[in-house]
Amino acid sequence: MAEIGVTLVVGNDGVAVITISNPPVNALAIPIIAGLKQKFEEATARSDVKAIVVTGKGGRFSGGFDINVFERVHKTGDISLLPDVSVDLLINIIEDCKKPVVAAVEGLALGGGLELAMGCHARIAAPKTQLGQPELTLGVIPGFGGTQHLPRLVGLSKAIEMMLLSKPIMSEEGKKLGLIDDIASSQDLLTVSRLWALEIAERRKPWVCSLHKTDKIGSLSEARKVLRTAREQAKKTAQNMPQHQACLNVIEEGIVHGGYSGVLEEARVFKELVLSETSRGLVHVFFAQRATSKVPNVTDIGLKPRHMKKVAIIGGGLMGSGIATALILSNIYVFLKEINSEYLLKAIKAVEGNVRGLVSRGKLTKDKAEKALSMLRGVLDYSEFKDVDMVIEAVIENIPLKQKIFSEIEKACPAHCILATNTSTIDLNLLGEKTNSQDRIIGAHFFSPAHVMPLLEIVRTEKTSPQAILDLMTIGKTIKKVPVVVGNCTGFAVNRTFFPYTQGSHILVNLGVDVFRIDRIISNFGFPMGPFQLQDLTGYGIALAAGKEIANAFPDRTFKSPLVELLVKNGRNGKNNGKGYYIYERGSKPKPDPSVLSIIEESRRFANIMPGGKPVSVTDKEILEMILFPVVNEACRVLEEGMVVRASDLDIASVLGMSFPSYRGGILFWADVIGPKHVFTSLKRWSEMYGSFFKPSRYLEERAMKGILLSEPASSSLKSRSKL
Ligand SMILES: C[C@H](O)CC(=O)SCCNC(=O)CCNC(=O)[C@H](O)C(C)(C)COP(=O)(O)OP(=O)(O)OC[C@H]1O[C@@H](n2cnc3c(N)ncnc32)[C@H](O)[C@@H]1OP(=O)(O)O
Repeated sequence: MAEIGVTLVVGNDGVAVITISNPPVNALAIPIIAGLKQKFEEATARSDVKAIVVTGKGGRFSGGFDINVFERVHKTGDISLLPDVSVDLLINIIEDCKKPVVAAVEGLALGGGLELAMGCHARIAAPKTQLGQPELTLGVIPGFGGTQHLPRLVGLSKAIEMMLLSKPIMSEEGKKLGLIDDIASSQDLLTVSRLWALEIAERRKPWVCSLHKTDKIGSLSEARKVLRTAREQAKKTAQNMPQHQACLNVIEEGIVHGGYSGVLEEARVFKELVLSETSRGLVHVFFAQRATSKVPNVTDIGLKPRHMKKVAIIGGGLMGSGIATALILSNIYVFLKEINSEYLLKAIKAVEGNVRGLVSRGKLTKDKAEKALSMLRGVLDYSEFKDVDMVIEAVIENIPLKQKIFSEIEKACPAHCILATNTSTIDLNLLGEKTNSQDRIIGAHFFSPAHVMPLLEIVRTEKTSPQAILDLMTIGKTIKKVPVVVGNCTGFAVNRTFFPYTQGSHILVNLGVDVFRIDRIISNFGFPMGPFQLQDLTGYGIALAAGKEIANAFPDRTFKSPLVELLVKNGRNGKNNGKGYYIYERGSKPKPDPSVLSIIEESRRFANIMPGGKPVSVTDKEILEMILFPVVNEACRVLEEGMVVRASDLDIASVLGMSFPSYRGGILFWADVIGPKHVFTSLKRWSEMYGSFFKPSRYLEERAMKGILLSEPASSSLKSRSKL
């Protein structure tokens, strides 16, 4: 077991080195903060200590304050669990220390980690060290003085950018900005830092207390202008979240009344924000995302992931080319197979377009783009498949075609090769039926565009081997996806959970509610767009095909909306042909198209579900709930059937796969905040009024009646039928 604590070693040079040890990221847990305080006091008091260096063990300075403490505050509501670090440790003990303190920073200094370093009198960093204040992604603001120190070290605009966008910088940029005093190689880091500390003690280097610096702030009127622009920007990019405006207010307090006053205000606001719904949701998402990498009987049985060097992709359409892009961007060789040279050329062009698009948006350098494209080879047969480590089939959703491909790749690929499919609807057992390799067959369900969307749904059957799952999880992480392992059912976990989202919105429209009102309500809730604009974007073909699959699998809760077919019949294909619910014109935002209303009227006549033939009268809140509660209901079924390892996996799937607002914690977390009882009684009422689509599931009913949260793991009295 690695040692957890803080050590102090005094060298012959009179420098005390204080080292934080709390693997894997040296989080500033409560005992670590207490340890730092004690060791600093000891070093200050010792007569043989001339100067102090603070560092982190294991090549990482610190990943910041221990986020587990936020979780404990959320559970208990006890704000006194938060220690006073900004004044007590960072100002009184470190910044006001009679001996100079230098931070020797390596790997990462994030959140409270960077704040600890900024409280020191100088900072020496190893190359490529990440420096950042990501607290806003956890629904809070920096709480150890960062809102005051950072603007004074890097300037107001840059500090605002780093905090509001939670965007870290590298030590090289930090040196240019003045955040870092010098860069030293990993081997020399401590030597350089010790010398630097001694030179400060001897007054040969400046002894800087950054809280008192004013040179980078500019005049009050300049600062106010920068803050005003930032506030306007945050209003657009961070709707429904309080921490962005709060952060700017606290920065302003320090500019107007001085750094110390700013630190006190920061501490007050920090404590308020820790208790906010936003922080509860975002902290939940932080841990939920990390929990997805823990899959019982896969990641806890001593298996080692195998190295995946070469991957073959069959089918270079939208999905195949997107997956190929994601792989080559992470230095994995890809053989992209198509059925003829015309399609192959088109597929390669699509990959090139994806990669070059990243360059033109400044997300990738030209060199890296060329390197990535050199990892791609187009092929027309299976001859190169003899030494690939994984195949991902990404052809159209046609069962006999896919079955034929699986029989062929079973023969063409080596025995260890993983045979994956990107199907979003077809039963995996059916696909592998004609092979003897069911243990290697697995779903690799990417979301479109595959090189952008972060979720990878890994679908396992009862026969898929743990090694294949682990290997796909590993490759998923290599290509910067978040893999969520799920069971094999119609729609798998994500599409299955979210099909009622589209259905619910169609029921509402056919009940007489305005499409654009629905889209507005859903966007205001925090989705990037409403369900109808989303349908315009994804295309109606997919909606029709997926709708049929779902209707076959779950006839009791499918609403057959006439609307999509009517749109297609009227020459509308959504964004594809510039005409859907909205009008799409180059260079301008989509505009609601009034001429779609007559088609909607026709749909309402066909559907004939308006009570008494009159549009229903519903509040905005009811509209939101009539769309999202059926999703919660289906998530309950997915949970009960054991299709996911844990409830929070569905939260991550909803956030990363469906763009459910992360600050609401994901679909089940949100439902638990509202309360299962309210979800249940609402669904029950609507099922009596509007039919079985809304009928509450057994799982939801049971939990609502017993007062148990939906996300609580099944106990012996409420057994889930886990398939995972
Ligand atoms: C008062 C202050 O201003 C407030 C704060 O400091 S709030 C904290 C600010 N810091 C952050 O937001 C950083 C959060 N951490 C990260 O972004 C990433 O973990 C990282 C970049 C540090 C490392 O990433 P990576 O190497 O991929 O490892 P990752 O899987 O994320 O984390 C490894 C483990 O460390 C844990 N961890 C990471 N940062 C942590 C933190 N600050 N507190 C507690 N645990 C943390 C993770 O939960 C995970 O635990 P697990 O193995 O049990 O699941």
